[in-house]
Amino acid sequence: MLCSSMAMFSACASVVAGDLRRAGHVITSRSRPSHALRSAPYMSELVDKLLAAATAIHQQECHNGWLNFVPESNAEHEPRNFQDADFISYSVGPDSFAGPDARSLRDASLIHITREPLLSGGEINALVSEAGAAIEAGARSNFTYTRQNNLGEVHVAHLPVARAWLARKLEDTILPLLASRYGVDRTTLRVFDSLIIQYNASQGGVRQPVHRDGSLLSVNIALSRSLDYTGGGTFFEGLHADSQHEDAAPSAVLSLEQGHAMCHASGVRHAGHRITSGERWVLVIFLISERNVQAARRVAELAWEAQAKGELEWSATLFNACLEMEDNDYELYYGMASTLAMMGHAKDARALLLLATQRYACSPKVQVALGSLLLKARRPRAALRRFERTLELASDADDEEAKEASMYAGLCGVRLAQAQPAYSSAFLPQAKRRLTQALEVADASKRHAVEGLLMQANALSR
Ligand SMILES: O=C(O)CCC(=O)C(=O)O
Ligand SMILES: [Fe+2]
Repeated sequence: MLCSSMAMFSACASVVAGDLRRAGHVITSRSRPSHALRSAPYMSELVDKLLAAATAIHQQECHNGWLNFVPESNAEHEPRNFQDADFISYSVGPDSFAGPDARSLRDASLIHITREPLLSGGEINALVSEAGAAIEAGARSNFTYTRQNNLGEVHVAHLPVARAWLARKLEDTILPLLASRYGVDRTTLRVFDSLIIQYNASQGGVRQPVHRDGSLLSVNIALSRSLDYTGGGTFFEGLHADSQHEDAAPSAVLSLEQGHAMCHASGVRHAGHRITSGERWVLVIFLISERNVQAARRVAELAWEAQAKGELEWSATLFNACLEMEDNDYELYYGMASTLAMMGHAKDARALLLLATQRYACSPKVQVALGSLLLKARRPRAALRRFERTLELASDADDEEAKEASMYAGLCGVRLAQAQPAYSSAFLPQAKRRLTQALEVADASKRHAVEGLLMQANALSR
């Protein structure tokens, strides 16, 4: 989910930091490779200003959440009292895997699934029929994943019946559940957004890319019966990595029965996993807390936006500010590395990506970025290892990282065979497999390059 208040934040932060931005960037770092690591006299001033901007946006979001879902206590239903025994819980690894706000949550890396349904059949039917009618009538959320992935998706705030229902359900069920799992004060939680999503195999709306949600805590409730679709469930990066751990999950995908709920820190990377037939409906609720501004997350979003606009020095400065706020989140290192790579500082970028992998070894996007830089540095053997690791970690062959990794793994194999013809039999069969795989998922713009590589691989094996 992308933060819909990005544009507003961007404008606000640019205004407060405009003078600093013109003063020219300085990259500092605590852990830190060497690129231009000058001291930054204005860095703490910048951090203060960014904090103030983040706080203003956060307050606005909390206020909107309050207005959209006015808490309504229900005289007939006391808030539920949840116990550990009400859940099956899984860990994605150390708490730092749960993103830059992990420290504000108890057991941030745990994903909890209720043992019993939280919603009745009547509640589910009402939600699906109201959302279905709105989708039929052309309503859509404004999130990028929806458009790119052909999903049906509507904001609960736009559905009058569902909205009133959720305001009640939050009070007696959802907020007590989250408070019991993550040690947060339920009176401080506000809905940042809530969506009803329809995956539909016949319309090609089958999955999401792996992502973090732009909130603090996320809740996911299954509205479909598991027999209504095949595949599906929610993929969690890192979930299956530590299979010796007592909380280890049976696979990287968790599936819910109808009406059951799952919650996780929004910073744990996850995705709606590919369905192969049928329809899968889910209700998702994204919550923020009055007590946590989530400044590092918000400033990182701004840094990515600056990078996309080509404002690389400003992007590096902003990532730097994020690292001043929170230095344990791998994604901040990854972000800084990608901006530095675009600025031509490949060596520093590689060093930062290595730091990212030390903090979080299960990210395909870090592995593929490292592979690409190694390939550019003419180290195809080391690059190949990173591309192969990317493919092990990716959630789906259609993930951008997997597409890139299969093509570049093939390219590395071809380069290695060209450099050492005597050993070509060691590299070429695998290279051809990877290139064939790449061809299956390649976008039109890449097909020609992949076909060319495959021809080279075939010529070399003769
Ligand atoms: O469909 C799912 O299981 C995940 C949904 C989700 O992650 C989202 O909408 O942000
Ligand atoms: Fe999500």
